[in-house]
Amino acid sequence: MNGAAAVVGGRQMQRPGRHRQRQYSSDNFFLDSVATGAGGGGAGNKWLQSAGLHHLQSSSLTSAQQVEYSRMLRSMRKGMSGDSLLSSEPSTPPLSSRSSSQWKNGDVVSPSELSPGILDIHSFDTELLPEMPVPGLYESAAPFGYAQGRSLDDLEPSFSASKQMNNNRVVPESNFLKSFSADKEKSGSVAKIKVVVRKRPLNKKEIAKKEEDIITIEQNLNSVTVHETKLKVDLTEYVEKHEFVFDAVLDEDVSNDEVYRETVEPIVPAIFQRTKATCFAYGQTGSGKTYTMQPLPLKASQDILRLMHHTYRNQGFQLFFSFFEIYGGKLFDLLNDRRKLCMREDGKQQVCIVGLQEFRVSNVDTIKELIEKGNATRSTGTTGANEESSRSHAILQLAIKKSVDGSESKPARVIGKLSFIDLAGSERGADTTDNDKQTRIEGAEINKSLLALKECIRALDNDQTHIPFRGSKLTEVLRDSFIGDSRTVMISCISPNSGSCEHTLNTLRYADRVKSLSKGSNKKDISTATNLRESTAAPLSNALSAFSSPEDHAPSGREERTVASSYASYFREQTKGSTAVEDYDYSEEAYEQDKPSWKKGKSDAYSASPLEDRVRRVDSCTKWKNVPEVDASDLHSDDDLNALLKEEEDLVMAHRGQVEDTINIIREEMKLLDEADQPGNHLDEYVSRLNAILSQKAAGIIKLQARLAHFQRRLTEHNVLVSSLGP
Ligand SMILES: Nc1ncnc2c1ncn2[C@@H]1O[C@H](COP(=O)(O)OP(=O)(O)OP(=O)(O)O)[C@@H](O)[C@H]1O
Repeated sequence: MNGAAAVVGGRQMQRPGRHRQRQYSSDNFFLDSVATGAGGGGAGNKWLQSAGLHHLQSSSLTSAQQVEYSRMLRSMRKGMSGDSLLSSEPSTPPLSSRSSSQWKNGDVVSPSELSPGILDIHSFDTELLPEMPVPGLYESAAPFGYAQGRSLDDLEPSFSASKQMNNNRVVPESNFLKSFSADKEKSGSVAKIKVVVRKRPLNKKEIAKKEEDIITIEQNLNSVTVHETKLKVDLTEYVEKHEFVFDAVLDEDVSNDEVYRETVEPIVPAIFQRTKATCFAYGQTGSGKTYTMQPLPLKASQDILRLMHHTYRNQGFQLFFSFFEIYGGKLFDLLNDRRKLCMREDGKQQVCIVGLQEFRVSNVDTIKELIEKGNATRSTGTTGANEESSRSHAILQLAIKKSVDGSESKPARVIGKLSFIDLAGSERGADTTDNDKQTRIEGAEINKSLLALKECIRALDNDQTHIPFRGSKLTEVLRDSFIGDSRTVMISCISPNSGSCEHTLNTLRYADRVKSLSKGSNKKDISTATNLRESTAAPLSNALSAFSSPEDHAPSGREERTVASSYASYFREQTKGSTAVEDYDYSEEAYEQDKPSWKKGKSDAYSASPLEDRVRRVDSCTKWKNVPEVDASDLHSDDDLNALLKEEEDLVMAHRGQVEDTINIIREEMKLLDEADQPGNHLDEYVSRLNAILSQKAAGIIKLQARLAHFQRRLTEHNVLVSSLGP
């Protein structure tokens, strides 16, 4: 890390205003909508005034404040405009310039005879299969003689090719089967979500540019540290450290074999046990996703075939292979001349991919050829960081099937499945330097799917009954991987160079978010989620804090962005309409009627979101509960009236403070949203929720003021009466 301070994160410095290209008609959207929402015709300003918040009125904002609001609003709106790009019909992507591999129509490979053209990629049919314990499953390798040191390849000549391939493995071949008992234990205890980080080495270009390696990996601590060079206001440089802890971290020296052992190998046995497993790579372009993902299916296939041919010999298991990509929201079969595929839902809401070719495979060479063919057909383009950048999500699936009675005469049904997803570069959606429409369509879709994927993982780990898989094509296609007994392995690929610092941090934050969500956190409780995140990174941060600069103690953008994206995604799920201010009746009668619900803290209609939790906490800090119920008609003395008036004033003051706090929270939220602003985030829904909260607060203030006026009138009348009676 020597000299890290000499380099300023290039990209970060170059892209400070990347969102400034788009213009919006109303910069005063927020204030406008509050004004409209609060009763129209400037009522919003009125309530702000009455709440002592006249400084927030649009007319009274300083130009700097107006600029700030405008900026926030513009950035929120950008998310919405980004979505509109999706309405464009994506064209079939260009074929890769990669040379096509030798393609053999070998005897062994044939499109599934079982497939009637509509391939059900889901395993609803597995539910029909009786639980059939597989004799010998995970049994000790001893009966097969492995304990005597003979490898599988010694026993099975057809595996010679794979033997060759596996010579590189550090662990001897036979160990795979030797460890089945252990694997059984392992696969049962493999976490539902495992997050692994892999750092690639500096490439030639980066070395030539004398770029720093700003990533430190401590494999024994499972920690990764990003050393970000920043500038203080006086232009002196300092290095900010960002530490993250994951399930495993792999440095640049780690081989693909080791990556496999750390990620996929433990879950392979589980797919014979009705598990759906998904492994995906996430990271910016050129960070090594394809490099990492490409070898995994072949290695997994080798192990699956070994299990089928040995441990599960004569049990009727069959292995099926399919490979397709999602590009611009459309599906293309990578093994059938990029034939466009359709996704359909059947009556049982099971998703089928119409026309996808599935190949029954029984040896590693065939699988290798299929993988090469599919890879050669993928959509690629060139980015600054990668000449062959993936512009699509590629999904390779290995499905284990079996017929009910184990014979080949009956249709086979899916038992378990292993899906490998090579995601498109994570930064492409945000890259507004790419101005051509096609790239932006790609970017919007990619972003949408990455957000949706995170949502599904979160729901999956929380054992939620509703999995928001409809969020994108990617998650829809992977629907069955999110239900039932599932396992997810996420490999976050990061580039080590200083110029990628911003993207690397984003990748690690996404991974950290996925990881922190995987602790069963309560999505509705923002403080819980925040604590979990802190517990992920805090031990290291704390350990290092004694050495850190004062700037290190500033609130981390990581946390802010995470929280903001959590809100944004949360609100996407929350479709319950909130009460518009127009629905309010400001009369005293109405106030009296709904007063109890206000006092209850709006627990029913207003308990859902993290923001609302925070607002509610603000509510609970005020003295609602301590305000006594006083019936004005029972008042007999000046003291009573004055006491009542005082209480009413206190009530209004408390409420005013509450409204101010709420407004501050909302302003904070808007800043966070600015950070999380991405096309497809559905920020419009979020904004309308914020406005609805503001409107409700406004309505409350107006009602309280009406009540106060009422009591003031009564007090005046009382005083007149008292003075007319004389001494
Ligand atoms: N761990 C690694 N060791 C050595 N080389 C690597 C490693 N990871 C990646 N590379 C090299 O870096 C380059 C970019 O990798 P790769 O194509 O896998 O990136 P990517 O994340 O898939 O990018 P994109 O999203 O643009 O498709 C390739 O030339 C690859 O060989």
